[in-house]
Amino acid sequence: MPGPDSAIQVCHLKVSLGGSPVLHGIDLGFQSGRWTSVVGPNGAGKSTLLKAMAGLLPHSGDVFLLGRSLASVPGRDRAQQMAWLGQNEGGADELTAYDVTMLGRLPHQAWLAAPSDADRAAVEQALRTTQAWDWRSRPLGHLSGGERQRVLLARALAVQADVLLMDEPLANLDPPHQSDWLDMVRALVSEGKTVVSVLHELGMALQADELVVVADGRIAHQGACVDPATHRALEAVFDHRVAVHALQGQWVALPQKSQTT
Ligand SMILES: Nc1ncnc2c1ncn2[C@@H]1O[C@H](COP(=O)(O)OP(=O)(O)OP(=O)(O)O)[C@@H](O)[C@H]1O
Repeated sequence: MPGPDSAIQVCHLKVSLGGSPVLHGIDLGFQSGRWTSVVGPNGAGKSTLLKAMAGLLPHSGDVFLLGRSLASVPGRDRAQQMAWLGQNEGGADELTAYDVTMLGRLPHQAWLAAPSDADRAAVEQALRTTQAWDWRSRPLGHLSGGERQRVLLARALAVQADVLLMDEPLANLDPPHQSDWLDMVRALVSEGKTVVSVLHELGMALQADELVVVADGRIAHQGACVDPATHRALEAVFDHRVAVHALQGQWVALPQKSQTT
């Protein structure tokens, strides 16, 4: 059962895809007001884990959101409490950036009701936060990969949820916008929000409070990003092809040459 500080608790979570087991009974907790990065090799099961936590995949076991079993939380409550940014999300290409972001307000709106002043304010704030306000009238399909990602990020922010799940949120973002994303996550966490992000950029992932290392559909490690044991687990899951070093007060993961070359 989840503790009082638990934003998400995952209990013996199993997922099969295409008839094959992908997640093999995962137990994991995410504390409120913390940022956790989920890392691991390609195909390890990171996206599957995040999707199952969002209630987007059939699974066995339990997921608790803010202390309540996900299965018992009405869809509208869930959509208000948990915002989702998926990987390579398609569709909605003909909608403007503004209207896409307004989709994030749907959980707050009555059926077929016009957007309220609060909805419009949330959308403007979200688009300004991701610096996408200037192209609010452009269709999503006309935007570059990075511009599109900033609109989808704005849609997730517009929900104003307590828990944000983001799968590869840095995809297509240039370094300044990656840095802005980092500032944004830190601001969200300082407001008490909980952020869980799947990241391939290990240097960025190590900026989080906690790291979850996934390998072969299991949790290889969960620990603080400053903990040397976490660094060793990260190096091990990538076959020691990366090494974690301290640089100017931050942790960085640098590529290592293969032993065989
Ligand atoms: N729809 C599906 N049907 C069958 N197998 C799937 C399906 N989706 C994913 N898989 C498999 O499940 C495993 C986990 O996939 P998942 O996308 O969760 O990995 P990941 O850790 O997020 O990988 P990546 O870093 O490459 O994004 C992979 O072996 C993948 O091939």
